[in-house]
Amino acid sequence: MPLPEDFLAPDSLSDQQQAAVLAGALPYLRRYAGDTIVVKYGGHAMVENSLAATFGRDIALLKLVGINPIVVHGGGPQINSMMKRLGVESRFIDGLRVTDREMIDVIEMVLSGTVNKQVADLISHAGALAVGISGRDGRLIQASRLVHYHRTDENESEAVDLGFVGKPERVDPRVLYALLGAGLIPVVAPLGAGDEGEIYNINADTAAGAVAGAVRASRLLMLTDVPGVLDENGQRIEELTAEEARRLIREGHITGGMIPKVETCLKAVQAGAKAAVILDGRVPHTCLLELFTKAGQGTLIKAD
Ligand SMILES: Nc1ncnc2c1ncn2[C@@H]1O[C@H](COP(=O)(O)OP(=O)(O)O)[C@@H](O)[C@H]1O
Ligand SMILES: CC(=O)N[C@@H](CCC(=O)OP(=O)(O)O)C(=O)O
Repeated sequence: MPLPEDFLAPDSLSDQQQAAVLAGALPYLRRYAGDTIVVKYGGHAMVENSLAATFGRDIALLKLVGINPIVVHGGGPQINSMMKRLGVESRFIDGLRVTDREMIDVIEMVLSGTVNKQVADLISHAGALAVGISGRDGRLIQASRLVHYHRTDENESEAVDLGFVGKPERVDPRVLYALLGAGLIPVVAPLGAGDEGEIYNINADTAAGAVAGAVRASRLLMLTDVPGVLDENGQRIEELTAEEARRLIREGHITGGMIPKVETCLKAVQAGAKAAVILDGRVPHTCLLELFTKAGQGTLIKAD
């Protein structure tokens, strides 16, 4: 089958240059051959069509060069727009959506029904077969109700009820290994299965971290909308230790959604992932740049 026009190398590269680029990737291809890489793909990153198509191709490429990618996706903006259409107001506490029983059905429909299939399609369209599942399938992510502590001031915090927001308790990776073993790319919606049959809405960063730890991923790539973790001067930190991360949070240089993101990375490396990287999903080919070039991207977080 001929390749579509937009799959071909850009005209700006001569054939010689194109061959040199491929040859230059050899040491990195050897380093990651056979490894598992978990990629968290956020809802904001999906909105821009050309970036989304590039993402799908990059994941397909990873598979075709012998790496095992697992994608865990979000879908916050997509849930928001469906809630708006239904006239339901969303409320967030510390970046987590307060989720009641009626909302969980809508959330499952959007995450598992719509977004999950779209992400799997992006990859399959690029020539590697992806299969969409949710964290409920094969009891991949077993969850309990999250007890969230919201900070009221510098020294105090109070427990708040977020409804059906889940905390991953156990990850059973057998369904992932079955798909990987069959040469497929698992695409996971961030839902959890409760012990009593309840469905939990899990923050996608948290779900990706739990999966990365359980499969002992060689990298957890967290795509977001900043170049990485920024220090007190707004400069990207190339490598962050757990100690340094805790200091930056304590001193208020890491705030908002970046706090749970960094904490998730720390947990994933403690649980068995080799390293986590927070990188800019707005940069085209950000995953390839991180894995296959010398400079790397984003902020690398390793176990102590
Ligand atoms: N030190 C920091 N470095 C980088 N980003 C930070 C930092 N502190 C807070 N942030 C904020 O964290 C945001 C990323 O978190 P979030 O919005 O939850 O990402 P996503 O929607 O991609 O999961 C950034 O857009 C930025 O505004
Ligand atoms: C509990 C909780 O907040 N869950 C998220 C799940 C989706 C998500 O995390 O999507 P992004 O990665 O696109 O933000 C939500 O309901 O929005």
